[in-house]
Amino acid sequence: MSNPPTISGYRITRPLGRGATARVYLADDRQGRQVALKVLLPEDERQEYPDAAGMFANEVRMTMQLTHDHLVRGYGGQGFDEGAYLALEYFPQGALDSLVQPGRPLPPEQAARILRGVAEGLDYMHRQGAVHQDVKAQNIYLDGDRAVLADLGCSYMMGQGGRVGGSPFYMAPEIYRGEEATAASDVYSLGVLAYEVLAGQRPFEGDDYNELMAQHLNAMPPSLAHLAPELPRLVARTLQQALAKNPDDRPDLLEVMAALNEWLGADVEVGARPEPAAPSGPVLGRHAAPQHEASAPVLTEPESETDAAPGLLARWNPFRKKG
Ligand SMILES: Nc1ncnc2c1ncn2[C@@H]1O[C@H](COP(=O)(O)OP(=O)(O)OP(=O)(O)O)[C@@H](O)[C@H]1O
Repeated sequence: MSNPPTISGYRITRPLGRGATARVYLADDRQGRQVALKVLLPEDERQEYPDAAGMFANEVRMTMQLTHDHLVRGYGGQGFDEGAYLALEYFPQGALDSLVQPGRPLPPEQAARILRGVAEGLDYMHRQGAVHQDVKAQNIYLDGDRAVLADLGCSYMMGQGGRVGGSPFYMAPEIYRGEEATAASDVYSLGVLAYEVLAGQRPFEGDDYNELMAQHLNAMPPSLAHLAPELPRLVARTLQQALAKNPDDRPDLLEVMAALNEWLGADVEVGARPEPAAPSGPVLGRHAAPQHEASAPVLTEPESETDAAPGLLARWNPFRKKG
């Protein structure tokens, strides 16, 4: 391991990976817990994402502010300066993208449990007034049957505004248009994920950003009931409806969870939605003014093969043939 960073209170054991904004290490903390320690990339490695430091600071703030069984747990961190880091719950099983293969859907009930877990994590975020903006298989970690939504680098509190962004395979039409993200935009991304895990294919494919944009803006998704005939009709209909072009036509997460619960049997009571809570704790760090005017979304993935750093393309488009 070449020159691991020194972060006070953590003993680094080995590298786990690298993302757009950070290197991630397996480490032990002072309590003897194994953690995934994310450390902001040094400045000379951040050319691909000029605002990597801002995204990382945002990830630290949002992760430490939000606590739920289906959201990645932050144990500690600091978002600023070159020593910025975030200590996270470690998932030895890894992320869902390692299980999702084209043409090989997951066993339906396992897939449905994963979707329900992600829906619960998202529902909690939305009730806190936040949007995630980057729901995708790569950002969902598995702990046995528990699915945990991670990577809050793109998330923000809706009332306070933030950057519109996401990953092209999962982005809702309104995000492609540069409009503000809402809870319904996350529901759309959950719908894309549903096709991946239940049907073994994405609703829309494309080899570059423009092709994908055209699909998400204009094309009708294939019938989920047809692709996965074993699904109860209500589940197939609700999840396909999550891909409605108009955000108002999408189901809300209570409807998604109710459909999944009817199939799986409810582990959790889905009750009336409480009023969104005010954001807890002080707001730290930068917040852009709310964006009401159309602007280009911030992508968490490179836009094309030419832009991709080695190794990133395969993760951006795991359905694409490698090599
Ligand atoms: N909590 C965790 N538990 C286990 N492994 C992790 C954890 N967090 C990150 N990793 C590993 O580190 C890698 C980099 O993670 P990171 O969140 O920085 O980026 P990413 O989600 O893979 O990509 P991007 O930054 O482009 O969204 C992951 O691919 C994964 O292998």
